[in-house]
Amino acid sequence: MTDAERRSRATEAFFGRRKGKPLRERQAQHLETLLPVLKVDLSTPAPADLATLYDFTPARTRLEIGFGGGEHLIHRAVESPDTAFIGVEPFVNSMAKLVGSVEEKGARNIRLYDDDATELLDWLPAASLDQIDLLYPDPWPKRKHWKRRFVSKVNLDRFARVMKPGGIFCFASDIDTYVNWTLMHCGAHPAFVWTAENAADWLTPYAGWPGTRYEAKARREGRKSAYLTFRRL
Ligand SMILES: C[S@@+](CC[C@H](N)C(=O)[O-])C[C@H]1O[C@@H](n2cnc3c(N)ncnc32)[C@H](O)[C@@H]1O
Repeated sequence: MTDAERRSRATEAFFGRRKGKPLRERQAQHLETLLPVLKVDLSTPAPADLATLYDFTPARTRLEIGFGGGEHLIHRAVESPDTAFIGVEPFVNSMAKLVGSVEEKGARNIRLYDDDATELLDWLPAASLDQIDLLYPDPWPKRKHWKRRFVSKVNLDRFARVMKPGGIFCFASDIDTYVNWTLMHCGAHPAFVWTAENAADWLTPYAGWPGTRYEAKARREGRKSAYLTFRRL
């Protein structure tokens, strides 16, 4: 796919904001110097083995889609230095913040993509990921916008292709209709099974959960969250 095709598809599939306040000089510098080094290059074919994107041999590979402020991604990367992470975030200010954190923490195990996650998913080799995290995706609460939600049959097909059998898909949200929507879509998809064993499971945060900025906002506004885990069959 050419860059122009990719950009035009991205415009169709990505509905969020790409830019906020002007970047501080240091943030702009990070984007200019560090992002090109950490960015996954979709104009070249994906390597058969994603391990070649890193300068160590990863035990696991994990993708976080829409990392926002990046607090969760950087926390997990520091916590699990033997895991290879790919973080995707099209919002420039968030990407600048994360790149700064990568430098500050010296995390060698993060690669990044700064556009629509569907492009990266289509590029990745089949059965290459152990885990996908989709944490507080844009909720699109109005019914007429539900079709914009990241969870959809076509994106679950994408997940199914790139995930290893036995891999896990973690979905957190504070929006009841999105939680039900995701349960329904994953329930109807032949490649995924919900791992919950009892009613408390989906209300219990993931092990070692550091929270996210969006979750803190939801809590402040009085909304509870659900933490769903699905296994790739
Ligand atoms: C509600 S915010 C949540 C951010 C973060 N995960 C958190 O919990 O604080 C959703 C994020 O997903 C990003 N996003 C939306 N659509 C996306 C897409 N197609 N690919 C990658 N990221 C996307 C947005 O830019 C935004 O930063």
